[in-house]
Amino acid sequence: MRVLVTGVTGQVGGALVRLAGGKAAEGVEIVGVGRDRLDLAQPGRIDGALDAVRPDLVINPAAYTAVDKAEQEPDLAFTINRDGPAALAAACAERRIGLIHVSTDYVFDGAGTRPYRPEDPVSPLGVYGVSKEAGETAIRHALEDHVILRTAWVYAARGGNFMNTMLRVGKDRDELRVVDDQHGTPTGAVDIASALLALVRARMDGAPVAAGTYHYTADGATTWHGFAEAIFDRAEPLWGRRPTVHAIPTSEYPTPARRPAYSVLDTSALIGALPTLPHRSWQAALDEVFAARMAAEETVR
Ligand SMILES: NC(=O)C1=CN([C@@H]2O[C@H](COP(=O)(O)OP(=O)(O)OC[C@H]3O[C@@H](n4cnc5c(N)ncnc54)[C@H](OP(=O)(O)O)[C@@H]3O)[C@@H](O)[C@H]2O)C=CC1
Ligand SMILES: Cc1cn([C@H]2C[C@H](O)[C@@H](COP(=O)(O)OP(=O)(O)O[C@H]3O[C@@H](C)C(=O)[C@@H](O)[C@H]3O)O2)c(=O)[nH]c1=O
Ligand SMILES: [Mg+2]
Repeated sequence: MRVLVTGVTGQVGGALVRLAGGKAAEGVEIVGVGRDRLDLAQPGRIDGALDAVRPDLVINPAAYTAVDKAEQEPDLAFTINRDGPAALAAACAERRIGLIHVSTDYVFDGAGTRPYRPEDPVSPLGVYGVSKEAGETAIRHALEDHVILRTAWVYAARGGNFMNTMLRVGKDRDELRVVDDQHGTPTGAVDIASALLALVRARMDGAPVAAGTYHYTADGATTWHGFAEAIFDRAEPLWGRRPTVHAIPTSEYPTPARRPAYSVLDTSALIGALPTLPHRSWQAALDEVFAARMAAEETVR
């Protein structure tokens, strides 16, 4: 099965291509493309991009992911997160192939008090979330054979993410201030890649999960403050010091985009539908990703 993966320069697309690197022999051929070969901001050219690869399945992790900047350039966010995926889904429908699309916990407003289920009503707070929700809706309308996989708080050894921000800033500063009233689940890009690969395998085995919307994150939950402390727990033995991380309310950290106060996702539907789905605690995943990040730093020096 030939699988076209978008956004290979990103955290999830990159992790998927690396994870599947040796899998060709198992019958999965991953063809990763960057925006030079498939540009979601050029919906009219997506047909041509698919013709060049002739995939049996498409996985779309590519997106406009700059949450605050999106407030300043909504048109671009909507083009990439809604119109691009809509065109991709239409192109898949024409070719009778499936699409696995990656979406976000930021489709929820965070007023909930228990983990969000896939069928819970969405009500995004900012342009990024609204544009991702619009992409989901467009895919549902254009293509029956789809899986929308919502995840959250993605980080990897390389890439623009909260872990790397904390490590950069925490190296120079003795005190940091991080919000402690936004709850969610940090999820390693490598874990999402494993979940995507499990979805592909189930499909190859003739036992695909039913089309629809699913949630996948690591197990457990914390706050951004809790995530920061966990990062410095791991950095401290290497650095011989740690910054003090003050827990603050969101009101003391103003940002252009509002973010959900609670966006923990209930992953039980996907776990139930796919017994082979790998999942582990967010802390266990952080151990691995943090170690990979430190190893990468070694090779840079
Ligand atoms: N990051 C997070 O915390 C979370 C992300 N998600 C979702 O998960 C998915 C993967 O996110 P993640 O890997 O972290 O994203 P990254 O920000 O790491 O990467 C985004 C990728 O999308 C590509 N891209 C951006 N614009 C276009 C375009 N016009 N055409 C083609 N490709 C484009 C980027 O390419 P380039 O390098 O050229 O810019 C890059 O490869 C996204 O759908 C995101 O909405 C969900 C929850 C949390
Ligand atoms: C850097 C920093 C951030 N914060 C706050 C700001 C914000 O409320 C929260 C997280 O900040 P970030 O900007 O790193 O994270 P953010 O860009 O909001 O991350 C989101 O990205 C998109 C793509 C998603 O889909 C979401 O799941 C989520 O991962 O932490 C602090 O309180 N102190 C700090 O020093
Ligand atoms: Mg960000």
